Amino acid sequence: MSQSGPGHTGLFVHPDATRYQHFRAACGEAFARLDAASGAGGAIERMARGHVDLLVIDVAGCLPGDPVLVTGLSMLLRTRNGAPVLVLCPYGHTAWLPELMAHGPLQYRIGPVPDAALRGAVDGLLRQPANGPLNAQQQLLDKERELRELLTIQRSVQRAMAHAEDSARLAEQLCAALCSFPGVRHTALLLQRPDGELRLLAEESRNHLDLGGLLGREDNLLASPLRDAFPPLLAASAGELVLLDAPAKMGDPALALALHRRDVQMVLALPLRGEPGGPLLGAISLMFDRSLQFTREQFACFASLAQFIGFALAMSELRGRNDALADRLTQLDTRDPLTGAINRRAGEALLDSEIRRARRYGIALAVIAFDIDNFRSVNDVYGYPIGDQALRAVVATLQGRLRVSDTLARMRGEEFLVIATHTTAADARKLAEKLRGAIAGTPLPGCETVTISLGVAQVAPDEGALTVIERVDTALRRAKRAGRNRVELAD
Ligand SMILES: Nc1nc2c(ncn2[C@@H]2O[C@H](COP(=O)(O)OP(=O)(O)OP(=O)(O)O)[C@@H](O)[C@H]2O)c(=O)[nH]1
Repeated sequence: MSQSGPGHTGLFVHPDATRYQHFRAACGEAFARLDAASGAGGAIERMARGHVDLLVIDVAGCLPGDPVLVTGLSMLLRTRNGAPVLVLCPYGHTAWLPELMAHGPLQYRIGPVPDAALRGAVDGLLRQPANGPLNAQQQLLDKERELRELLTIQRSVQRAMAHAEDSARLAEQLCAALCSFPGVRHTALLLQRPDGELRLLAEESRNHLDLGGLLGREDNLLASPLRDAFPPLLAASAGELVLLDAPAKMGDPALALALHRRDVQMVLALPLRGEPGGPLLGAISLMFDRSLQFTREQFACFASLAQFIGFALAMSELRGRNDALADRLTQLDTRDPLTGAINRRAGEALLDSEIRRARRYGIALAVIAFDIDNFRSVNDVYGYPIGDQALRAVVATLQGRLRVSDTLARMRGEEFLVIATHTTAADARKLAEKLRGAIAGTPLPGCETVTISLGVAQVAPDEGALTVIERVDTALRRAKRAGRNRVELAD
């Protein structure tokens, strides 16, 4: 039986007469008169003819964003003459809700709506005038609390954005920040890779829900069988807001049960874009332990947070790629492409700075110059490609024998310099012997073993890079003259 009492007039708007029949069968008793209109135009005309106590707009089967429908329904909402509005919106097309709310307050139910729940919603809205609205003071207090909550979440998200070094950390902090909204028990950020694959970037769980586990994967999420059922996957693929107010409405009993077990009653998912109208970047998911009726301000706040988050993630990705590029450019600028050793310019700059450091802290610094013996004959006998391989092998062998604080630079051709920090002449000589022995004992790919000759010097207290390099070069030439495959200490 209707609790609304007789005398109420309702107007149901949907092009399909069977939808009206269904609504009438479920809720007809609540009204003394229930009219139907097949579109916004007819509904506006009907409202102009006489008072309506409840306007029910059913958008089942209507694509969100259809410009003709949007214009018509927005006009209807603006000319409602004070009548409360109930929007019936199917799960999967919930992008209608913020769109319609922009034109005036309304209540909504997400379909499929069981008859009893539909009747309850209708009765509730019809009862409002009879019982009187909550007193004005209570309404103000509720609004104030709602705005305070929105302000708090905005601030937490801003804070998260201000203190993140990379996309992964940013995503983690954003998920934690979004969890601070009342009723939110789980948040997740899904992001598309440059190749278009959607992956789970971060999640924050206050209900032990493991989204990766639930979906059975963390990568390539759009290949999940839940792609057309689960709100964040729908939001990421359709690029629209998706609101689910009861897990059963997804049409996947196993998924619904899994969410129920984690106390999830409502899921809001928002698409992410790097810029308004730009390509889709992914989605944010918020799971609530309660079913709420969102207001226009709440939808607007979440939409603007999604916009900020999309922008921040796009910026962070760009920054990451920029840093990688800068690293690569620095490498190209400072590395010898054949051997991977630092090049002459970087070697000389490093020697300059190490000399300054050694002088400032009074620590020993040594340099070793070495050159491959008779390398010309390797090229002549085996060819340049094998000569190149030999150069790479010599550098790799020596790099493996140096401390991390020592640096190997290719100065020209087959001449190299080792900068050995915290090293005296005596220690550098031992090191040079070790390097000489290592090369003499290492077979090379495609050619015979080679040897190296080395000159060693400790940097004198007032000595600059140029003179110490001259001294080790002189010692190296002496080693060559003395028969090669040997170490000479500089004067
Ligand atoms: N394959 C290859 N050879 C190089 C490269 N840079 C220099 N060389 C060769 O290294 C050889 C150096 O020859 P020389 O300066 O005569 O010295 P050497 O034959 O090693 O004789 P000593 O230094 O006196 O023992 C030349 O044949 C250069 O062409 C390189 O990048 N790749």
